Amino acid sequence: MTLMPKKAHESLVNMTELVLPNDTNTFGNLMGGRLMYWMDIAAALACMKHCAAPVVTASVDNISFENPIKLGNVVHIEAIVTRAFTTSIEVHMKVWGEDPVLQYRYKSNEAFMTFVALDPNGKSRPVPQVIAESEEEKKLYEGALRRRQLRLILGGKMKPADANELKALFTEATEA
Ligand SMILES: CCCCCCCCCCCCCCCC(=O)SCCNC(=O)CCNC(=O)[C@H](O)C(C)(C)COP(=O)(O)OP(=O)(O)OC[C@H]1O[C@@H](n2cnc3c(N)ncnc32)[C@H](O)[C@@H]1OP(=O)(O)O
Repeated sequence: MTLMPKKAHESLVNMTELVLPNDTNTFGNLMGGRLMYWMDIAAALACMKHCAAPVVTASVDNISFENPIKLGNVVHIEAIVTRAFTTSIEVHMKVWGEDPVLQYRYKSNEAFMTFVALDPNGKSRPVPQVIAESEEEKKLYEGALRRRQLRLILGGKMKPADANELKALFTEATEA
């Protein structure tokens, strides 16, 4: 079966949440775990828009929290599929906080997650390829192969010796 490639922007998901007391730590800031939970859902929804199948989270790349999001502020999560491989899909997320009274936005974090599409028997199934159109989508698409190799090495699923894209990156850097 041949799957029709799909445009990256067709997967775009914008999620909005309000930070309530039960979402915060004792400093009145949004808990990192609660944010990751929302990010997981937003990213899974972007993947499902792309592949029209249930997905599971395979891995989460490193997340650093640049700015805390305050109680009573709004959380905006933008999730978009960057590239699909055989059965797995990489998603990029940008997260902002917003003060709804003073009406300004501030960047909270960015992250990549990888999901695997499942068939009705719970086995991984092929996914459509991604068509990257904008400059940003193309940049994310091109970097996806290197990020995939790095996370597979860290997850013990790939030998460093087989990571050709990563090796090429270091060769370019030393030649420059
Ligand atoms: C009842 C019906 C309802 C229907 C309605 C649906 C509603 C649906 C709502 C969903 C909305 C909520 C979304 C929350 C989603 C979760 O939170 S799910 C819960 C947390 N995640 C899990 O429990 C997953 C547990 N892990 C697994 O099941 C398996 O390890 C995996 C991820 C399926 C991979 O299995 P595997 O046997 O290692 O598979 P393998 O064939 O070797 O590799 C398959 C792909 O996984 C990739 N992969 C494997 N490990 C990694 C890794 N560490 N990093 C990156 N990629 C990896 C491989 O590279 C490969 O990719 P491709 O080369 O094919 O593109």
